[in-house]
Amino acid sequence: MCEAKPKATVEVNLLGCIYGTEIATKHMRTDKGGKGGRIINMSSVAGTQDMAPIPTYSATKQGIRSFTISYSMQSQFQQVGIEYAVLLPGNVTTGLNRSLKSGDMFFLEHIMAMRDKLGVLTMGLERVVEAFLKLVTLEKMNGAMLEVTKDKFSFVKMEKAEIAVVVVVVVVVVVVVVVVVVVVVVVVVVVVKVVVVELVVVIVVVVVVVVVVVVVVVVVVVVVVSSKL
Ligand SMILES: NC(=O)c1ccc[n+]([C@@H]2O[C@H](COP(=O)([O-])OP(=O)(O)OC[C@H]3O[C@@H](n4cnc5c(N)ncnc54)[C@H](O)[C@@H]3O)[C@@H](O)[C@H]2O)c1
Ligand SMILES: CC/C=C\C[C@H](O)/C=C/C=C\C=C\C=C\[C@@H](O)[C@@H](O)C/C=C\CCC(=O)O
Repeated sequence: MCEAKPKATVEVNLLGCIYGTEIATKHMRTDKGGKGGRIINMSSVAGTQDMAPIPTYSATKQGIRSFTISYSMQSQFQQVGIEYAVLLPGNVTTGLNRSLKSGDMFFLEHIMAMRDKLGVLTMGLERVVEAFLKLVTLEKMNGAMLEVTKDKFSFVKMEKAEIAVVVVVVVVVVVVVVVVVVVVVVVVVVVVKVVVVELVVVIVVVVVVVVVVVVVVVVVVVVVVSSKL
């Protein structure tokens, strides 16, 4: 079992993947007589989710994801015709996980929480094959992270920069709306010289509009950000 032998788990799962990728790259690169091609490394849903019951395994799968995507970002490899991607499957019963204790409440509770987020985790092997084919036949595969469960395929995006852009957009929208409100109120009071009752109506309408805009923006941001994680 992975957790009983952390050193072996890191060596086989993570170092094995690193060495394998390095050796494959050396033989595939077109500037050294290779034919180029695509390398897909096997991570797991544990590569994006912190799986508390299996921390060492989870750490190696996060490492595989990060290592592979880091390779995909190096232009030296793109220039020699190699693309890198990771596959992140849910659960298929194999020799690897037959010993997982499904009677363990901590494990089960954790799995059920993951299931709420990712859909039904347990699937047949053919579903993983289908995901592999989807990945390898992409027009541009480099840097792709494909998560697969029984319910869905999800291309994972983890770049903080994209989330930062969304946050900046929200801040800009909120600032613009506040400025518009202030301008409207000033114009109404100073230029149009409305009476007090009308002013109250204007302020109420403007406040309602602002609240609606902010709520809509926040909902859109939450949906966009959560779909990227
Ligand atoms: N089964 C799942 O639910 C699941 C989910 C996500 C990812 N994965 C990943 O899929 C990959 C394959 O796992 P599997 O579920 O098919 O397990 P498996 O037990 O069926 O196959 C693992 C294979 O690795 C070989 N192996 C183990 N140690 C080795 C070593 N030191 N050197 C060479 N070969 C070694 C075993 O002989 C076996 O053939 C693993 O990387 C696993 O983490 C599995
Ligand atoms: C040593 C760890 C081996 C593999 C981990 C693998 O990469 C990722 C596995 C992710 C989820 C594992 C779920 C296991 C579930 C079974 O034990 C099952 O009996 C639990 C009950 C309900 C399953 C719910 C579901 O499948 O959605």
